[in-house]
Amino acid sequence: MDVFEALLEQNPATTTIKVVDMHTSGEPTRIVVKGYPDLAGDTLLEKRRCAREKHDDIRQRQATLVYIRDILMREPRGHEEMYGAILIAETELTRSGEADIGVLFCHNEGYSTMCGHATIALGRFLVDTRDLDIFPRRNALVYDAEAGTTALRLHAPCGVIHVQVPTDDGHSDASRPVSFLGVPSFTTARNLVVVIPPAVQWPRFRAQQLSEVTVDIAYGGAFYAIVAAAALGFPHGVRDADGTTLAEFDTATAALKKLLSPRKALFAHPTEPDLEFLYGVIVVEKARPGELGLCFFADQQIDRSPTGSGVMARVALAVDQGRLQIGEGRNYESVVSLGSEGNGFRGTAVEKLPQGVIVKVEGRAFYTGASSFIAEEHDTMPNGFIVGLPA
Ligand SMILES: O=C(O)[C@H]1NCC[C@@H]1O
Repeated sequence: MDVFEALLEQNPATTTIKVVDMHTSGEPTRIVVKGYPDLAGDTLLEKRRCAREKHDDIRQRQATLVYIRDILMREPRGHEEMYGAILIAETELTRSGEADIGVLFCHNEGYSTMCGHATIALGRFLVDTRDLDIFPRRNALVYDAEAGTTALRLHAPCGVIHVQVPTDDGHSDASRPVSFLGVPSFTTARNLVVVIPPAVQWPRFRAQQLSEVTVDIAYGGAFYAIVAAAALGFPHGVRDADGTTLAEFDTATAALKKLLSPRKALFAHPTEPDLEFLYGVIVVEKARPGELGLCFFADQQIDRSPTGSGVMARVALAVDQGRLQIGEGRNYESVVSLGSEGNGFRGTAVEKLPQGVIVKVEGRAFYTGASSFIAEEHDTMPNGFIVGLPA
């Protein structure tokens, strides 16, 4: 019996959850491997709805699902910027043979519809795991000896993501990037002018006597507003943003998101109403060196990675703008990945379909640890908390 099991025997826990932690360009993915309860629903989106709806109960009634998500995402076991992946062994597409496994992504506010950085991390983990309780179809994955990669079809809420995982001797090879082909990505608005009412203007914007911001809206498994830093009143871009500037970017992007979110027509999805919402705002450098971006998503989390789904959206936008041709790729960086060789993502426009552009995203992920989390029976703060946010 290890020291942790011995402790548990003395102090019975209400909940025990096992996770594997990874990072992709610095952005964490906490992969829940044991202890997450079954979700009601036949389809992955129904299961996502189940997780979300219970969430609304939680603040009053402590529904189990959110209680568990809070344990993993919030302090003291997680932190405000934590990101989670909950594996769903059976979905309608695993049953039909179109996918190998399903996943729900979670963050500080709820459950997202697409996540590129977590897909890259999951690619490695799902090739490496041998636990068939976690991944029942693991042994059906197909290895391509010539390419040295294993193919994985991940059912995310936005659709099936085709992942290629570099593999060496049956294990993922951390020295080469994981790549994936996303769902069709498309633009819904270009050069949209948003008037910023004086009451919500941020100091730098007001100081320059600006009154409106031009944005593009694009979908890459989730909807993003893409805006140049200069348009928000930051002519020096995002690369040298210090704490004060980041706080002001936070205010600016939150204001923009609030103004845009009610405009439902901008977030129209051809088939799935559950995908119709503005997930994040990506502030990009005007001169676009290395396509640097700063992404605020969910409840203003800052993505440490260059945002895989955001890269899908930005590549689709660049194709529509004529800045990128099919077959061409670009490097994408975040303020964290910038400066370290090979730490960013690469996005390539692979194919143009009637539904949108198929984008290939490449990036690298690494294991950072594995943990068992518990909440003791007598824990006085079992739900966790985030300093500065309501409990
Ligand atoms: O890489 C991505 O697509 C994700 N990273 C955090 C926010 C997005 O979901």
